[in-house]
Amino acid sequence: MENMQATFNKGRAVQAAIPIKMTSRDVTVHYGQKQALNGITLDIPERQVTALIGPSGCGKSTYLRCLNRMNDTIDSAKVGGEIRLDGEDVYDSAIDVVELRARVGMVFQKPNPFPKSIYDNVAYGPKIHGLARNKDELDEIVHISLRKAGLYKEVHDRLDEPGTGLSGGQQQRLCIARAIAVSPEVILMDEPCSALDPIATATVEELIDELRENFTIVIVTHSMQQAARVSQLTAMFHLGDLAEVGPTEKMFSNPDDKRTQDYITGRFG
Ligand SMILES: Nc1ncnc2c1ncn2[C@@H]1O[C@H](COP(=O)(O)OP(=O)(O)OP(=O)(O)O)[C@@H](O)[C@H]1O
Repeated sequence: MENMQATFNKGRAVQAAIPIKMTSRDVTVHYGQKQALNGITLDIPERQVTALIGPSGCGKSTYLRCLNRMNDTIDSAKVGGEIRLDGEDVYDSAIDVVELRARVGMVFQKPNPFPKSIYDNVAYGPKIHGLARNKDELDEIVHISLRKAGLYKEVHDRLDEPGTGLSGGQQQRLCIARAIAVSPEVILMDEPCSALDPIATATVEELIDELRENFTIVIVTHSMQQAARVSQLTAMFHLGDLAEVGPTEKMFSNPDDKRTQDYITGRFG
């Protein structure tokens, strides 16, 4: 018990000292007449994993998509409030959305490699963003990205083969390599393991833990165990509200809000 308390106190101290990468202030989202987010105020700490949890339909994915303006692609979606990345207003009309999505990358629920080779899947982003001056530089980016995604060893001798020929877990790591290749600062993950078996899930979870050395990560997950394993901060959503946010250890051992308590003990959701 003493150890747990010490760890928790340490966690809190670390939390306080960590710089904030993204801020959200009173963020609302409407889909047509229907309000999906009721005013979310949340700080995303730098180089930490923030888990978004909560029952189905509570707005986790909607909030995640606000962070890199993916909701812009949904005609009926209207976003209000303010989101900043390193202090810069993400919704400012002067922001180049393509550049923003390179800085704030995304990995989706279902692995979605392009119908291209493993190499081209990873090289695509750096090519369109002009990140490599020649083939050697492009090769280097592809190799480094595959290494960081923990996939290089498995695919280095078949980079010309189609990405869609890999296993589900490998495809998801390929999508993570593709996201990493454009040197993002933040990586958004929307239930990245929900289509994977337990072994592939464990590999991706280990990877997420390693990635936070270099990237700020926000992950939507339905798995309480996953949130507890991979995240340092947990935000609990409920019916479009942010019910509670806090250090993951505290959220899972001693939450303040009854909705969090009920959710993590399986009383709803
Ligand atoms: N494209 C859309 N058009 C209209 N309504 C939407 C759209 N996307 C989400 N919604 C609605 O917004 C609310 C929040 O949905 P969202 O997908 O963000 O929740 P979630 O917490 O991620 O759910 P889940 O855990 O089931 O994925 C829900 O009522 C949903 O029906």
